[in-house]
Amino acid sequence: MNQQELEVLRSQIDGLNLEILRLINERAEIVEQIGKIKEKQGVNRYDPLRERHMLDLLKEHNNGPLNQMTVDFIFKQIFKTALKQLEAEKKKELLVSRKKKATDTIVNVNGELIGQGGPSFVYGPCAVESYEQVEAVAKSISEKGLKLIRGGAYKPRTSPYDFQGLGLEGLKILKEVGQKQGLGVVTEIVTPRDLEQALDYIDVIQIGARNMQNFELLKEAGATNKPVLLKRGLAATIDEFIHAAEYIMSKGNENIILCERGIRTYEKATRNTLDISAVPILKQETHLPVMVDVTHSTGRRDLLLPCAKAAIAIGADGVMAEVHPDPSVALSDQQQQMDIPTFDAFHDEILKFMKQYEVAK
Ligand SMILES: O=C(O)C(=O)C[C@]1(C(=O)O)C=C[C@@H](O)C=C1
Repeated sequence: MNQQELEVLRSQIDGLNLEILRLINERAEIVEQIGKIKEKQGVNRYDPLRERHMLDLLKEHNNGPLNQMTVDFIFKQIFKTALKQLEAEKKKELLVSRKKKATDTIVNVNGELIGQGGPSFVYGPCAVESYEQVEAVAKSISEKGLKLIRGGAYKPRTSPYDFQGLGLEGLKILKEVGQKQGLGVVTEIVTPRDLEQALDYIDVIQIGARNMQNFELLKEAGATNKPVLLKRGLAATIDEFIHAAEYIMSKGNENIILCERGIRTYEKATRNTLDISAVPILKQETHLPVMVDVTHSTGRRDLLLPCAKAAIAIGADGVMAEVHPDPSVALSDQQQQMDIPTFDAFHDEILKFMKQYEVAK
């Protein structure tokens, strides 16, 4: 075969490629129309029986030279691609999506603008245990010029026999200490039943990892006008996390802060595995501020500082960490809370790090 013949055949292939391209795009448009009809009917996009029927029809008409397995493979890819395209289109329509709103959402809590650039800090004890305990931590936070405190009044624990939190009493302590020290209160609410009452005491509703897909709670929080800090579920994909945030926003509440807190993997060196790449992915895919909880992701005091630095370096809008006046007698999370001198040194190091790398706040 000479060079001229080769060129002729290649130009035929170029022509066919363009024809195939035109046809698969035309096909994709029709699939999109079918998708819209199916959406109205509330039926699933994926239809294996229809796919079987189409493959059988192709088999009937396949005169080769491609064998049937190859034809099936190519067409299964075409079916899949069209469905994927529809999914991608749907994702762009999410209210939390960056494609829907290009500008960053800034959540104002007690004058702290979360997501405005530079990290915000949420420190405090794992659980509210007493007025004195919360006050000791709160003083140390406000001495640093910070504006937020966290603390759990309702504690979802692995064992029902572990300390379950002080409940309403805990919320009262948080509010009183918060007001005295000028701090906004971030606290977890675990059931829609407690939400309304809690609103009088708190500044941010935290929805914890175990409740990330508690859709009733998400909807209730979405129906309030309080900022919501939503933690990523223990085994949630980023896509599931984004959809959980969508539940909140779909009810009208746009003040959502996402929080990566580590996911469960086979790794045992840390309590969970900090999925640090989730931070830039969430920031690309959504317009919401993203924080990192270094305490629950690592479960190790010695890893709090390097992981907080990593969070800031990768562009997180905030860092969350636990502080207790005497961690060895804490009613929960003894291994991972910082005592106050350790907390002082930790925050100093963070500030030095931010200065060194010119991270403004
Ligand atoms: O015919 C449909 O119901 C479609 O949604 C279209 C289509 C296709 O690509 O042809 C898409 C996905 C389904 O699994 C089956 C068929």
